[in-house]
Amino acid sequence: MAKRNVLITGCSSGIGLALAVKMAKDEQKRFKVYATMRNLAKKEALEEAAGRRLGKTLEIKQLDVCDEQSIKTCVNSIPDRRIDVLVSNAGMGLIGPIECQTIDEMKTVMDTNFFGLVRLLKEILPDMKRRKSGHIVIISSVMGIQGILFNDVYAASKFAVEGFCESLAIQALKFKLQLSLIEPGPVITEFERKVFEDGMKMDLSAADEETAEMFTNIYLKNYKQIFQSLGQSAEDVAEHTVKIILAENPPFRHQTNTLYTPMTTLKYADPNGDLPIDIFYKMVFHHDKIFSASLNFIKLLRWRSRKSFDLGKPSQ
Ligand SMILES: NC(=O)C1=CN([C@@H]2O[C@H](COP(=O)(O)OP(=O)(O)OC[C@H]3O[C@@H](n4cnc5c(N)ncnc54)[C@H](OP(=O)(O)O)[C@@H]3O)[C@@H](O)[C@H]2O)C=CC1
Ligand SMILES: CC1=C(/C=C/C(C)=C/C=C/C(C)=C/C=O)C(C)(C)CCC1
Repeated sequence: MAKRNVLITGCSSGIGLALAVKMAKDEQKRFKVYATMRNLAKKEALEEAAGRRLGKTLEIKQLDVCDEQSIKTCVNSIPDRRIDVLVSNAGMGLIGPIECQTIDEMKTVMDTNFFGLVRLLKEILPDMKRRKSGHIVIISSVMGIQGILFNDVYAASKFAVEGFCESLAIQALKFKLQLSLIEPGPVITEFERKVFEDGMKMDLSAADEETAEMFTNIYLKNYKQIFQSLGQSAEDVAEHTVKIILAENPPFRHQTNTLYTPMTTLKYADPNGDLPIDIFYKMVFHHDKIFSASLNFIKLLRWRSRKSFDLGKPSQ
């Protein structure tokens, strides 16, 4: 069977890098991966991880999702412009009180996370429609279905992605195209590091004292702990994504983190929408100690199960 051409955006680190490498190393050699990044000066980590697959099942190309010409040049460089699987992964985070963020910073998030996807599809969708085949896979987020304290603009960008895709999926079906949203919870990548560092450096002088205190002493204080107890690895998310790409009937939505699903389920449990807001409020402001203790407990359980798994592994 012919290899499927896969184009992935944002492969300099994190989920994009892990997915590109995993697909390029597929034992059955089912994929030819075009791993793209906006800044080729950052290609070393991917080159190293790809090893001998580089130049064979994996090629690295420049692509900036905020630059239409760069998308066009990249797609034109692929034989017959044939992309069987598009993975829209490039993205960025933004946390903090909106009083302390500029409209330009917010626009960059929307431009990358939402218009980045739109630009890709304007270039790639017409070819897929003509061929009546293709799978569009979008790395969305649990924040594409549920907002989180101090993630207002990031959540808005992922909600935009989800609304856009829900509309497009109906048309896609007519052209026999598949569309899947991957919704990870916290993932330990550069994203987490950058967002935390920017949050720590943030000038909070434009916010009132209570808001600044909430951001620093509640959100930032718990941030690392949340990632340590609930966080997945990029490889884990890549594994979920490959399963969706290989599925005969891929679902429209797929959450990758079972530890996080109790949170997102609240959304569907109350049509008024009050339940998740109420529960998040109570978790943050009334039961913060219980919340923190539960996170520690989850961390301990995961550490223990990983340890026994490691002990059970045959020695190399
Ligand atoms: N980490 C998390 O907790 C979660 C992440 N996600 C989503 O996963 C996706 C990948 O993030 P993750 O791997 O975690 O983070 P990383 O920061 O490790 O990776 C993000 C990638 O996107 C690239 N990127 C940013 N802007 C552009 C652009 N304009 N054009 C092309 N590439 C760009 C980055 O490139 P560069 O190195 O040049 O900045 C980098 O390669 C994002 O869409 C994110 O929203 C979803 C749920 C949770
Ligand atoms: C679980 C939880 C919280 C934090 C969740 C976080 C921080 C999720 C991060 C998700 C990411 C980074 C997704 C990326 O797309 C709160 C609001 C502190 C309290 C209520 C329960």
